[in-house]
Amino acid sequence: MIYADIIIDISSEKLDKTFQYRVPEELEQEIKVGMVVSIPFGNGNKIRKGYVIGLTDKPKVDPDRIKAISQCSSGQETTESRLIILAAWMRENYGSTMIQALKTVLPIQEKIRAKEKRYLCLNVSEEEGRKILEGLEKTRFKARTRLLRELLDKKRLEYTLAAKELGATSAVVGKMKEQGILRIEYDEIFRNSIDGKDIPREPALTLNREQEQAAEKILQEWERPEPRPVLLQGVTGSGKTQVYMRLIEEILAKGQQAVVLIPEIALTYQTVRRFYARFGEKVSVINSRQSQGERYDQFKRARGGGVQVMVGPRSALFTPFPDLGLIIIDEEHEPSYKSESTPRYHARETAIARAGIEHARVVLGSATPSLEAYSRAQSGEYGLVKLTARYGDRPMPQVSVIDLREELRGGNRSVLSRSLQEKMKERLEKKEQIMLFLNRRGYAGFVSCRSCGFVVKCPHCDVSLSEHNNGRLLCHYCGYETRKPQVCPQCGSPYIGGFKAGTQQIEKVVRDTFPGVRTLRMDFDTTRNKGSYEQILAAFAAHEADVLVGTQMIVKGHDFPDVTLVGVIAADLSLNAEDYRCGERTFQLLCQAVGRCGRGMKAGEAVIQTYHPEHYSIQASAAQDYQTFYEEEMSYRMLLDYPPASHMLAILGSGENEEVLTQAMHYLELYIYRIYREKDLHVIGPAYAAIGKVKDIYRQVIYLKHKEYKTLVRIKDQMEKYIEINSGFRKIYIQFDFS
Ligand SMILES: Nc1ncnc2c1ncn2[C@@H]1O[C@H](COP(=O)(O)OP(=O)(O)OP(=O)(O)O)[C@@H](O)[C@H]1O
Ligand SMILES: [Zn+2]
Ligand SMILES: [Zn+2]
Repeated sequence: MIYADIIIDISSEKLDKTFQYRVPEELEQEIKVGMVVSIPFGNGNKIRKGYVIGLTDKPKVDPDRIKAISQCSSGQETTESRLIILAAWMRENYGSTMIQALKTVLPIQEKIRAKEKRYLCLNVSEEEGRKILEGLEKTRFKARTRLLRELLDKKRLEYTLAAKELGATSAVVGKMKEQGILRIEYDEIFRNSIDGKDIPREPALTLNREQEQAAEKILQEWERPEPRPVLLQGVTGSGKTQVYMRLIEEILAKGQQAVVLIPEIALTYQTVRRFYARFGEKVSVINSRQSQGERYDQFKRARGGGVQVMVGPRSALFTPFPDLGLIIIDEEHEPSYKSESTPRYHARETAIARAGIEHARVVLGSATPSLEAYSRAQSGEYGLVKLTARYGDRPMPQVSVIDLREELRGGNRSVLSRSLQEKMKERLEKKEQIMLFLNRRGYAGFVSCRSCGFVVKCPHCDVSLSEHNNGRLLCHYCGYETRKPQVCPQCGSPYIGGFKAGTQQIEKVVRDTFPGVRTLRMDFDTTRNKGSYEQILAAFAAHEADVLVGTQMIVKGHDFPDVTLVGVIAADLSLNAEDYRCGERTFQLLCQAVGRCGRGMKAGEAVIQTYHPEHYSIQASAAQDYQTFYEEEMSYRMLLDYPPASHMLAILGSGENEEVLTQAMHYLELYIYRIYREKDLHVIGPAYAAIGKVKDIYRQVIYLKHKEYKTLVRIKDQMEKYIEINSGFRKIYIQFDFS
């Protein structure tokens, strides 16, 4: 006997409620997860629509009390049912409950009332209305008379206007409604997320030869019976966006829709502008700063056919388009495409899975592809299409690498090397623009004692506190704040201070070095408010500043044609992270940073300041040489069995009680050895996670490495069951993280 877990009407009910139904024998072959079924529901056994979210042979209650499914409407697949199938895929491949997966995929299930406009409408015939008006004119009901006269004239009035101008109070309206003279109508207004007023429409640009050929090759791939995802590797400034737009046009012409994923909020302003200029009202955007209502509106518009192109971060992947034709992932290598909460999905793989369900296509774009994507393109699993030159034959920037140790030896203690200062002076004289990039977040780093080395840490989290502008110390994980100590708590030395090289500090140095220079700063502190990203970017684009100083958020994808110099203040900061990806991250960030200059008519140059000028990530990014970097990095991953040479599953355990956690993780380790005895599985740990404590919760981790993803998924499945039935795991929380 097969039983189906069913949710009823996902748009209005809470997802947590599932009901079990019996699958009649004649439907056993047919039934699948995601399918729409008809079921008797409630006391009256009224037939309702439900979605199958899981199948099992174990009844949850007495089998005699389980009702049977009446009918399954196969063939009639809906957008929701396809998204439910996707949720089931995510549950299986990333490890989570079905509810968690559904909530990720169908994020808006509670009814959020769309904003409504109310109208007053005449509810009687004109003739009848005139008669009533005659009668009313003889009475002292002035407001009612006025309102009826206006209604006879205009037939439909906006409620708020009528209230203001005609004194139609709710008492007046209520009375006339009661008498049947008027009725109230509602119009849903979908809050458009783009204010397109001042965005001029632009016709399609003519693609250059290389762009044209790239688009052509991708379209040819789509002609194949089983089109592969295509990696579009185009150097910075090669015009990948133009190729995307060409492809989107193709999709729209077929009556289908497209999703464009972009990595950062900072980017939406520019990208949305570009897409809006090209496709107008067909484009919408979602982002994490919108209210739930705003996002609901955009999804609803998408479902109803009011939008054909959705631009947004990771979560835009789940836009409920009726006939999705294309998913584009721009800056495919960005870490923000990986979710930090369960299910810890990666947008790249999930996009490919969704595309498989919807028969849609996937295009991944990057100047510096992730090792995962590039190795798959090498093996032929993805198609590979390249743009090798910048648009308009603009040269790639000239890059110089400056050894910061030499600077110190030469007596220069400024954060700006002599060479960078000279180049800045030159550019400022020519009235060109400059970007200075600091590879870290916030104002300043940790505070430490120069006598004994003591580092001030958060008492609740295993991280150092950062010093902020107001002289207070802040924990970026839990928000804990405290005053900066005057003397070292460990040895009493007064030489305790911050590592002062934050964006604010750099901005100050720039102002001191070049009196009269106009600067803008973009970092964690200056972008907290809604709209602040846009303001800073728009101001810089409008030449309201000569120098833009900022963290990672300034280097991604932006296109400022008058920037001719980029300075990287300290390239190594990201090399020191404890993560096997730090070489790749550094290379990508530096290439992107260098790629910001010389995009317009004037050639650009970049200065990379570093303590490790010989490091291959720095060398390769200075040469803008992806291939050499890839080969070097790949050999390191193979040597140490890191992804993509191998697959990795991190099992993260967290809990308040350190002893209970340690014990549970130990049991998990033993269990893994019990269920998998082959030598080809590497087990590392359990050990404390890189950050061993957050908000007083301890965190430990076990890493598994294996060549086959499927093997790790199987082990994860068994562990899930083991954890569920063993009481030792009640007080700890286990998460799975695949990479
Ligand atoms: N066919 C074209 N006609 C006119 N201008 C173009 C064309 N293609 C690209 N450009 C211009 O060249 C510049 C770079 O293009 P775009 O920003 O799309 O590059 P990109 O490949 O996305 O670069 P990055 O990876 O650095 O973001 C833009 O200013 C764009 O308007
Ligand atoms: Zn000390
Ligand atoms: Zn903390």
